[in-house]
Amino acid sequence: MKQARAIVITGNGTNCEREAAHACRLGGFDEAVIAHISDLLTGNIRLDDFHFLNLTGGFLDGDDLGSAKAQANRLKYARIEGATEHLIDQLSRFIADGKLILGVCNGFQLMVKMGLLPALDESYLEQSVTLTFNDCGRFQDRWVYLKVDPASPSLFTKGVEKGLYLPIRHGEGKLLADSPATLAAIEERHLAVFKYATADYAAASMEFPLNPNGSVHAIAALCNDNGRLMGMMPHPEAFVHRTNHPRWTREELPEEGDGLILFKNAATYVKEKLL
Ligand SMILES: NC(=O)CC[C@H](N)C(=O)O
Repeated sequence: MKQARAIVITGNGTNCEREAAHACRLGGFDEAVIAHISDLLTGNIRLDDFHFLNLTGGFLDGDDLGSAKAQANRLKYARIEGATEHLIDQLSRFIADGKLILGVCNGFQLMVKMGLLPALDESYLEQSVTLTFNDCGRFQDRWVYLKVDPASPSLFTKGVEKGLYLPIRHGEGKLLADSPATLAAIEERHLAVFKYATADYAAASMEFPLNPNGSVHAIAALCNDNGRLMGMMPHPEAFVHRTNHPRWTREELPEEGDGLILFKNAATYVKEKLL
């Protein structure tokens, strides 16, 4: 039987790999492998053997040079030991094969710094936006309301009605674009999947703390044009069951946490389209 296989990359400072792997399994993946980056660089583990790549949260390289910057260079330029191939060749093939990537927090920072998102020209290697220091100048650890764009091409958000309530924990979550044209293209193509919003999900918000970092246009997540690549600052893997919710003992909540739907949609897509 063919298996839906997810991989979660760890090492150099990630800290959400177990939660991400758990969310993948709960969402319907047959297997979720936590792979140290060095196993990819020695060629022991190959991206080709998986359908869903998770770039997860943490403090890659201690946020030195700016969050995820060093890892972005590592992934772009590192050669696989004893092979003629670079890791980026495997990653490019992964994308070309129509497979899925989800970057969360440090993983989202990594995706934008590599150029994987928003990938307006589909080169996947030209950086056009960044995630930088929160306007408040401090690390933020709180829950936020995320209004979904129902017109976004993201395959991860199918069935999300108004939005999601999820935790954030970051110091560098303010999204900035390199030009007004980039920002306009993101809006025109509906690539801003989620925006920080009011508690009823009715309107995007620039007000702190609803918008915890001052992101332009309140952008909290981006996808690419075909919707198979997505990155977001909030942590969907941290709310997959009602007991993850801060008020679960005081409120009547559904069994399933808001973040699980993203992993369920990924698993469904893989099973329907990639197996
Ligand atoms: N939780 C995270 O992934 C944090 C990302 C990064 N270290 C930051 O502080 O912005």
